[in-house]
Amino acid sequence: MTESASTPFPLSTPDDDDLVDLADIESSPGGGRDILRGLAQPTTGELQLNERASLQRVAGLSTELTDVTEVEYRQLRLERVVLVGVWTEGSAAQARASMVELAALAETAGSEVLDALIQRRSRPDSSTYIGSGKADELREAVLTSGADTVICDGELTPAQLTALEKIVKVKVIDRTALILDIFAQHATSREGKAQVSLAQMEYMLPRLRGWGESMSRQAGGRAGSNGGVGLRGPGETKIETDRRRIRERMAKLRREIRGMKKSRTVMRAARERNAIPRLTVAGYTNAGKSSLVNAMTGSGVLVQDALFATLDPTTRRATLDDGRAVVFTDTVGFVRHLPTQLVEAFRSTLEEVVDADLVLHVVDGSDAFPAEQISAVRQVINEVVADEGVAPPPELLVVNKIDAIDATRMAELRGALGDAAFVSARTGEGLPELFDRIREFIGRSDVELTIDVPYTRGDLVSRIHEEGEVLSSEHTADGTRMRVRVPAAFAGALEELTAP
Ligand SMILES: Nc1nc2c(ncn2[C@@H]2O[C@H](COP(=O)(O)OP(=O)(O)OP(=O)(O)O)[C@@H](O)[C@H]2O)c(=O)[nH]1
Ligand SMILES: [Mg+2]
Repeated sequence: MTESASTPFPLSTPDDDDLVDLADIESSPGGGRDILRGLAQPTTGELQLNERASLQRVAGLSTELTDVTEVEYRQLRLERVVLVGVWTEGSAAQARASMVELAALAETAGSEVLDALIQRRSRPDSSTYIGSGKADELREAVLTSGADTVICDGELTPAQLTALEKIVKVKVIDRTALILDIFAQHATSREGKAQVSLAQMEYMLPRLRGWGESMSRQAGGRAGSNGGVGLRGPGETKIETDRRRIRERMAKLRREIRGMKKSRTVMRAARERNAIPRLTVAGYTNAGKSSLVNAMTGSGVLVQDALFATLDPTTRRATLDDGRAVVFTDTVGFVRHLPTQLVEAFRSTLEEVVDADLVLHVVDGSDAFPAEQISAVRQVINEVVADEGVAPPPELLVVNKIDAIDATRMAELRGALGDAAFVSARTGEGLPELFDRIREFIGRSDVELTIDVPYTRGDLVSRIHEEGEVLSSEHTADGTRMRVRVPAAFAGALEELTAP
């Protein structure tokens, strides 16, 4: 065993992005050095294409020989990928749609999709996900296309991942890891980043496989952390160290997230005091949620033809044409099989949904299977609702992108989703009706509050009398202190006057 103190190699630093550690190779008792010769280069995608291709043809070479921690390895940018799916139920068109979505997800993650294979089976193979014959075919596809990664359209067990990697001899990841990767790339806020890291580690923990276990390699030569997920320390097998470090870091992240959540709860409480109706815009990824918020509020929320363009909830105020104020919150999109780790991590974000006065559930009307999107979204909402032990928020279904569908399709959708509002965030069609529906909904609830109305605001006083009720009033030096009962939406307009 090599003591870290005696190593001639420098400790890693946070910006050390060499994922292959020479020190470890040299200290490998199993003589890993020979096998690793070709890999003692950064593997972050800077390998020349021919080098990469040649790597794949070395017999018996598998990614398990790469000396990076599992977490680092899984976080490498995906580059050239082959997709593979198991079609267990539903129509051929649905199976295809699932693969098309997987391709869109892969591209969102920054990879180039070279090939896609799908296998019809009653259920995924317990040992290799796809059947062994298909696995050989997959290996061929990987070789001919020069892919460096295989992405499976499902959640694989750690054993399945390992077994499949042994056959195809390139990195294999599953849908869950892919979605986690996208979230990791897109998260911008401190809280979002912390949540994603936590989710990634949670996913990774049971999947640490102890690469090089067969060589009973012990870590040496590198202690301390590298950019947060450097996970080696002296005197333990690498996998033990990895696990311990990950757990420590997860605990730290959980503490941090709890702190951030507290300040948001305070913000939310302030909003509640103001009684401005809160409308949360939720729905499947790429359904047009941000576009709808923009169309309804005239603001510039990021819109992109990419999955998961929005990760952090964005709140925008809008005034309905009767002067009632509302707050729209744009939220992270949902996707089929949203990793449970993410549901967990984004719980506080999802609580925004559960917490709303009204959820505008946006559906892409131009998608081939809107019903599936709807149930995927409802499933996540129900999960959060069940855990919180609260009543589900009222929902208004909004079918978007009606500019992109023909009359026949429109009639079908109206038949199936009669209660929905039909809009186009792009052309503005249907928005007035949507506003009517919103107004009708929020008019149902009245609130009581105490306000200080300056003498100059006689207009407000008459409106309160018209639309609400004055419970008591008392004249002061600069105005009238009033206890009033008004529609919740009107309370928003009185926000600045709320008495301390
Ligand atoms: N044809 C058409 N396209 C739309 C409409 N609304 C949005 N889009 C397009 O759909 C894509 C996604 O729009 P976004 O508003 O970013 O969707 P989102 O639901 O916020 O997506 P995420 O934040 O990634 O989950 C963009 O390319 C928009 O231009 C619409 O009414 N009609
Ligand atoms: Mg968005």
